[in-house]
Amino acid sequence: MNGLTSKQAQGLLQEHGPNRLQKSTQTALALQFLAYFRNPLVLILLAASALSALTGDRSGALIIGVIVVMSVTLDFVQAHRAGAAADKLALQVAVMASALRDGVPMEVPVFDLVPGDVVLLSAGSLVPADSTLLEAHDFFVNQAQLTGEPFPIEKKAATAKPQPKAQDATWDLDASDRIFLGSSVVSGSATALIGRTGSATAIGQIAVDLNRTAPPTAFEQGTRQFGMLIMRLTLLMVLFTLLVNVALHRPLLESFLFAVALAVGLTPELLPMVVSVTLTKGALRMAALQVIVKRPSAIQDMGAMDVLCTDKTGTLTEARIKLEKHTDAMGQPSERVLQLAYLNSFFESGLKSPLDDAILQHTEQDVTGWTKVDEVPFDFERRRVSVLLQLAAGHGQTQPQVQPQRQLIVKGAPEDILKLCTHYESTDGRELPLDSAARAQIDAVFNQLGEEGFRVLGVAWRATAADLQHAVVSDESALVFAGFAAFLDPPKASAGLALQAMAASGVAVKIVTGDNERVTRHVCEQLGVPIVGLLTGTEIATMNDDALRARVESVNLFCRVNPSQKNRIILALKARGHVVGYLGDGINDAPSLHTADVGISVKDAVDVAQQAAAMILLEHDLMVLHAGILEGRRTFGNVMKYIMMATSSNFGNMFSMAAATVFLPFLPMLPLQILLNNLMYDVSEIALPLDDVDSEDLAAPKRWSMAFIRNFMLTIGPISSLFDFLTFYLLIRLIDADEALFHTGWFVESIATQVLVIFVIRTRRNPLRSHPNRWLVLTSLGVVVAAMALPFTPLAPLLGFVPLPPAYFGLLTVLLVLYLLMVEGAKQWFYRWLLPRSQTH
Ligand SMILES: Nc1ncnc2c1ncn2[C@@H]1O[C@H](COP(=O)(O)OP(=O)(O)OP(=O)(O)O)[C@@H](O)[C@H]1O
Ligand SMILES: [Mg+2]
Repeated sequence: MNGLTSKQAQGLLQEHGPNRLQKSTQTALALQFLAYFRNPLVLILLAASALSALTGDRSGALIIGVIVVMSVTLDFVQAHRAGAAADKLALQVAVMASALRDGVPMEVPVFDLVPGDVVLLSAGSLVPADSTLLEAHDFFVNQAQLTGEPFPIEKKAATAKPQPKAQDATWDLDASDRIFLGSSVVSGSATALIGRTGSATAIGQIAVDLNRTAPPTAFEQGTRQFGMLIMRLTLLMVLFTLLVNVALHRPLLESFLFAVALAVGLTPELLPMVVSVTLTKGALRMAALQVIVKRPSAIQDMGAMDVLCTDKTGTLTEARIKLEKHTDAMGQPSERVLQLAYLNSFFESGLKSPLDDAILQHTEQDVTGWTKVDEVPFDFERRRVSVLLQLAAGHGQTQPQVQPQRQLIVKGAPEDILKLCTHYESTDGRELPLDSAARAQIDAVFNQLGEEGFRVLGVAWRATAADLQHAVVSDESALVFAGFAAFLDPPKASAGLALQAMAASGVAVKIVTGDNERVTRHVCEQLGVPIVGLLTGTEIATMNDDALRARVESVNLFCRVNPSQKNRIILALKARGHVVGYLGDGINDAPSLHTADVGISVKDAVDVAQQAAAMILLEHDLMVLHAGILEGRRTFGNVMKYIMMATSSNFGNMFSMAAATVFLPFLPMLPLQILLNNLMYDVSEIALPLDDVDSEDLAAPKRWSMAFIRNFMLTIGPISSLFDFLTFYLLIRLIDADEALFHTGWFVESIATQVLVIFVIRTRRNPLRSHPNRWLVLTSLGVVVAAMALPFTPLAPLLGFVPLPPAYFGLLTVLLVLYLLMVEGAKQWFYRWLLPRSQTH
C-alpha cells in the first residue's frame, strides 16, 4: 500500500471537498456584509427613510442611508478582521493525521484527507474519516459518539481486500473492520484506507457537529440578558415617544423616524463587535505568549475561572521521567525486573506513556528470541498493561531456572498488581507463596520507595498454556510478583511560583491525578502546596454525586482517580457554581477537558485531548496560564466599560430625548442627527478594546453581574438626564435658541458628555491616576472636536445644523466640567458604598 500521490490527493480534494463536518463558512464577503443589514432596526430605518424620500425629503433620506451604511461598515470591518485573526490562530493547532502520500508517511491536516488516503493510527489518535482497516494490532476504538457504547471495542483488519471505491460498500457501525469519524483510538495501532470523508461520513449524515458548539458561557448568557433588558427599555421608550407625538399631532412619518432613530441610538449595536475584537486582541496577545486559543470565548472563561484542576505529570512535573531503580520484591536491585519491564514496554503497542519511554531509554535490552503473541492493552481503569510473549527454544538459558516458553508479563500500579499475585520471586530467584508476612514486607518496600518520592510500577508475570493465542483481562491472575520499577519525575521549579501566583489571584488549584497519594504528596511538598484535603478514587467510587459535591470544595488533592471520576469532580465543582478550568494531556483527560468551562492542553498531548481543549499551550509553562487569566479579566474589564457607557450615559441621553418630546414644541433632535450622534459615539469607542485595565480590576475572578449593571445604570443614568434638562433649559432661556440652534446645541452637548465620560467610567480610581490608552484618547477627543466643528462646515445645512454662538461654548465648558465632576462623585459613592452593600445582600 502506497497511498495516494499528492497529485491524486489534490484532485480528489477538489472532487470531495474538505474533510470537515460544518458547512463551509466561506460565504462570499459581500454576503457576510449584507447579513449585517438583517438587523430589524436597520431595515425599519431604511424603509422609513425610503418612505420619507417618496414624500419629498430626498436629501434627508439619502443622508440617513449613508449614515446607516457607515455604521454597518464600521461594525463589519472590525468584526471581520477579528474573525479572520481568530481563524488563523485556530489553524495553527489544527489536528494532523499521519497519511501515506507518495509512498511516505506525512503529517497532513485532517481537513485535507480524501477517500483513498491511507492513514496510520495509534492510541490517542482521532479516527479522521470513515475507513476500512488494512492492518490492525490490538486495535481498540471508542465510538461512544456514534453508538453511545462507552467501552472500547476491538476492530480487526478486513479479510477481503477493500475495494478502492469503498464509498459504495455498506458501512455498518458494528462491522469489525470499519472505523468511523468521531471515534478515537484507545489502544493499539492500525493502517486504514479512507472510504468517506466530511459530510459523507456516518456522523456527517446524522448531522452531528464534532466540534459541538460549547453551551453558552456565563458571560454569553449575561450579554444576552443585558440585550433583553435594553430591548425592553427601548420598546417602552419608542412606544412612549410615538404616542406622545401622535397625541400632539406631529407629522406621523417624521415622528416614526424619530422613534426608530431613538431605538438605534439606544441599542448597544457595537457590543458583539466590541466583545469579539477584545477577545481576538486577547487571543493575539496570548499567542505571543505561546498559547493558542482555539475558541476566543475561552479567554472570557479564563477571566471568570476560580478553580483550576490539573493533572500532575508534565504539568506540575518536568515530564522528563527517569528510571532510577529496578528492585525485586524485597527491594534488592534486580536486572531481571528491568528485563521484564523492558519486554513489556517494548512490545506494548498502545500509547507509550512517559514511563515506558523512561524504561526503554534506561538501557538497551536484548529482546532477540522473544515474539509477541497478544496484548491486553493499557487502560486507566485497570492501570496496567500485559503482553503475551513467546520465547524461542534455545534462548533464556542464562536464567537460573528454565524459562517457560510462553508467558504473560504485566506491569502497572503496584497496589493493583499485588492484588493479582499469589507468589513472588525471592532474591535468589525462587518462587515463593505470597503469604501475609511476605505481603507486609513487600508493602514496606513499596512504601519506602514512595516516601523517597519515587513513582513506582509493579512488575509481575505468569506462565501460560503453550497454545494460548488470545490474552484477556481474566488471564491477569495468579501472577508471580517480580519487583518494582521506580522513577523520578521532579517537579518543575516554575510550577510552584505559578501556583502561588494563581492562588494570589483568587484561583484555587486542585490536583487531579491517576497517580497514588504518596507520590503526589511528595510533589506537593516540593512545590510548597499545602494539602488541605484529600480524596482517593476508591473513596469517590462509594460516593454519590451529592456527597461528592459536599466534599469537592474542601479537597485540593484527588489521587488514584480514573477518567470518569476526574469528570465527576469537574461536574461537582461546576454544580457548586464554580467556573472550572482543566489542564491535562492524556486520553484519560479528554472527558474532563470537554466538561470543564475551559479545557487547556499542550502541543504534544494526544489528539483527543487537543481536540477537546479550548486552549493549547505550545510551551509547558504554567506561568503563561496566569498571564492568560489576567488577559481574560482584562477583556472582561473592557467589555464592561462599553456596557457601563451604554447603560449610563448613552441611555441617559436617549431617555432625556424621549422625555423632551413632551415639553418641546418640536422634535428635540432630527432623526438623522440622532443617527449621526450614534455613529460618532460608536467611532469614539473603537479603541476601547485596546485600553488598559487597572491592576485592582485584575485581582479577582470576574463574573457577570446583572445587579451590578442595573445599579450602575440607576446611579449614573439620571445624572446624564439631569444635565440634558439643564442644557435644554439654558439653551432656551440663556441663548434663546430656535429649533435649529436647539438641535445643534444639544447635539454637541450630547456627544461631548457621552464621549468624555469614558475617562471617568473606565476606572474605579481618580481618573487622573489611571492612564487610558492613547488611541482611546485620540478617538474620543477627535470625535468631540469634530462634533464641535461640524456646525461650522459646509455639511452643516445638510445635517440641519447652524453655527453656534460663542456664549454657547462657555456654557458647554461649564456644563461639561460640572457633569464630569458629578459623575466622578457618584461613581466614588457607588463603588465605596452601594456596591459593597449590594454584594453582601
Ligand atoms: N505505561 C504504563 N504501564 C503500566 N502502568 C501504567 C503506565 N502508565 C500509567 N500506568 C499506571 O496508571 C496510573 C495512572 O496513569 P497516569 O499516572 O498517567 O494517570 P494521570 O491521571 O494522567 O496522572 P498524572 O497526573 O500523573 O498525569 C499510573 O500511576 C500507573 O500506575
Ligand atoms: Mg496524565
